[in-house]
Amino acid sequence: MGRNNKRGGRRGNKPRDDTYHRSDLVDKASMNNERFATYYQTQNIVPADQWEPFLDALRTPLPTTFRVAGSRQTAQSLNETLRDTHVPALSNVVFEEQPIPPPVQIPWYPDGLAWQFNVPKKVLRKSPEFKGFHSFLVFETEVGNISRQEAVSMLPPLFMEVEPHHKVMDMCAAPGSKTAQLLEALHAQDTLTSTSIPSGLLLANDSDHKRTHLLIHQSARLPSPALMVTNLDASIYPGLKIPSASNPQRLETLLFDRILCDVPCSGDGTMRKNLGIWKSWQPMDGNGLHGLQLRILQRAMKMLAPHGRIVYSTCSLNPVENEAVVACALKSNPDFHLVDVSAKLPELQRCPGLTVWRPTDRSLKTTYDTYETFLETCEEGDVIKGKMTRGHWPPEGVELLDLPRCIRVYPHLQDTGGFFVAVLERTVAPLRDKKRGAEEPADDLESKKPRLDDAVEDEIVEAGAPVDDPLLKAEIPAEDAASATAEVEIVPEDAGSATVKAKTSTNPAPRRVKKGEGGGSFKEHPYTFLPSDDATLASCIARLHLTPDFPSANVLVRNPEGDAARSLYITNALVKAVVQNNDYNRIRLTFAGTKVFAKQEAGRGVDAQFRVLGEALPLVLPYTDPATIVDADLVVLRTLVEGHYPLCAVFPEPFRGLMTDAGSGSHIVRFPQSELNGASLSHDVILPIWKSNVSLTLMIDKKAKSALSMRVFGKDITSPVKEKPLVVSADDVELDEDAGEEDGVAAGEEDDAVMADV
Ligand SMILES: C[S@@+](CC[C@H](N)C(=O)[O-])C[C@H]1O[C@@H](n2cnc3c(N)ncnc32)[C@H](O)[C@@H]1O
Repeated sequence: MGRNNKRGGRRGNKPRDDTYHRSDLVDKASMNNERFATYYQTQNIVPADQWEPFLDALRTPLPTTFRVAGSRQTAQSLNETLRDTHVPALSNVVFEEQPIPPPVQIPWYPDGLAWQFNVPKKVLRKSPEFKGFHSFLVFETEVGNISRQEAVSMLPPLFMEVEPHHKVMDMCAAPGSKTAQLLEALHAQDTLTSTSIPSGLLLANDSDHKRTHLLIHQSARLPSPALMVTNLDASIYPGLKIPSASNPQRLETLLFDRILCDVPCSGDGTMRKNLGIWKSWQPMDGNGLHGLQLRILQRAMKMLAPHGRIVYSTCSLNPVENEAVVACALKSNPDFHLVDVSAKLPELQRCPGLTVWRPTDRSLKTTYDTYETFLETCEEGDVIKGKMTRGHWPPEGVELLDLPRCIRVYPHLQDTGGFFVAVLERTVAPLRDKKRGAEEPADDLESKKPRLDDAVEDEIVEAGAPVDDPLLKAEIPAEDAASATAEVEIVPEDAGSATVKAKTSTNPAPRRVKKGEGGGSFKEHPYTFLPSDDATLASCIARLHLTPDFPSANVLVRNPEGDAARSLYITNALVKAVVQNNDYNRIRLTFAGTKVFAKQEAGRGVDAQFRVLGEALPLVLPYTDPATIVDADLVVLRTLVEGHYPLCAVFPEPFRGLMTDAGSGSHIVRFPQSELNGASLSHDVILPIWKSNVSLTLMIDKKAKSALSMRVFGKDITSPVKEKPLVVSADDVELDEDAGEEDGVAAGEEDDAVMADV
């Protein structure tokens, strides 16, 4: 298998790491598959004179690519550090007499935020220049500011053109690299609300339960009150209800403005890193996935709002998984068309979608021009007959579908993986009469499967409810966030209904759950929105000096009792509406909103209080009384970063006096842009601290602290081992080191593995 499985392992005596000539890295002789070559040459996916360069690129290891992620300000500042500090420092590196090229920006990615480099691990480990760069990547990846992602995998979210007010769905979302990109787009400044909380919604779904927890972990890097995660089969995704905008007493079906269908596929575009595909590739992989891919796309079409947009993508080169799926879906939904996106990302080298392709069967002896000629060769009871449908072939009138508007990205064009993207838009209101002159793929496999279509109006509605942290311990596989595999897992159809404790008055009574709408063993805690007069919430808001417009009506808890016990989460109004009006069991709601406050034991004799989580600070700041934010400088920051519990007395004035006089509990400190003795803050930073009787603690995760230290002081000055509190009675401080671990994944674990693999 590919490099993902090599985490922490050694490769025996293979000479891979001991050379930096990329062409020598892999044994190209073993990268042959006659079936693959015959099939794709027959399809003419590239002109004959490009076949060898295409194959050669497929046999060459993929460069390392990453994206500077996170909020806009952090991303820009970090990108400047990369461009102005790291790249110049890496520009003249010679290692063992070989010049080593520095990282370069991917030309087509907006704002130069995506990077690529081809440097062997030996150089990363041994060259002092690259060692520093590697540490920088590892630290920033751990805190979510850098996301390792295959270049082509960054494409679909860019074609989604998400805006902060959009209702967005990511139908096959795990492990979540594209979800993270979509979240970033949703969190671009919302011009409608002018707040850091977008008015829109991102519903990320995956049918694999474990992978949904990986997704939640990845998304925690950009905490969002607009995020929901569900665990359903996307091809039969149930309709969701929300109160009608015109009459809030009535419920209507939620339609999405943007839907991403990054469907499970055979993944032969990933052969540069998933080397096993060279050996295993055979045409029935793609043939077998066509039906599910089509059902997922068709379900998305039903859930799309008028004038909405769907992006359909795969990391497969196979037209049966690509153009054939899009063609079938367009034929059965004439209110959709392919969008001409040729002017978008002008630097991206691409090829047009195919209009001619010839499916084949397992024998690969023949490819068939038409479904009819294929049927003629089948004998009575032939198993293959049941596996192929008319929809595998180009449909009649294929030239009217504008399939060349689809995008094919080939490895030899820009040194990437192979990828397919199609952008579809709905032009008219959803059809009530779904046939309306359209061809239904009547003999397709998909028509034999259960479907939930536009009859979703009658769907069951149930209220949201209650509580505590979702302390589900899922064992998460170590995977490259960018890897897309051909996993197909259908959620069991025996949906379990649950009694839901509704604390808010708007929850309708539970109703029957339809078959196919959920899965058997779904054991998440319920979601309970706290009443606005909840005493704990009120005291939390008062102690944190939050302004009266803080959206306290959107604060929820997750524990069976529905009490403000340990963690408080916040959603936006739209997520709240979805949670309250849909049975969380039926939609297998795995996560909603983001954790914003956590209970903190304050020390002996002092009542426990809630504190703001560091990562949630951007959400809370707009509601924080500015007079309560304490100003500090780089000397204070150094002391807070170096120690775990420094005494108030060791800080310089005026900060010492301010904090000595301050009450114990949660405080917010601003460090303005500045430079001092080689340390430098390129933009203002605001951080949460906790004051005990006589000491202070910087309340950010230890990895975030190290990353901050690298950024500001140029090295990791944090104490390696957690110190004992200097004054025992003062500091029973409980750091939120479980942030991001609710799903059983230590924060940064994935990317640590990923970057260690660089
Ligand atoms: C290509 S991967 C998605 C990669 C993801 N979009 C990303 O960028 O990280 C396909 C995903 O589809 C999921 N999947 C497979 N069958 C599905 C179904 N019927 N409904 C929803 N998800 C499905 C798999 O678990 C897998 O996580």
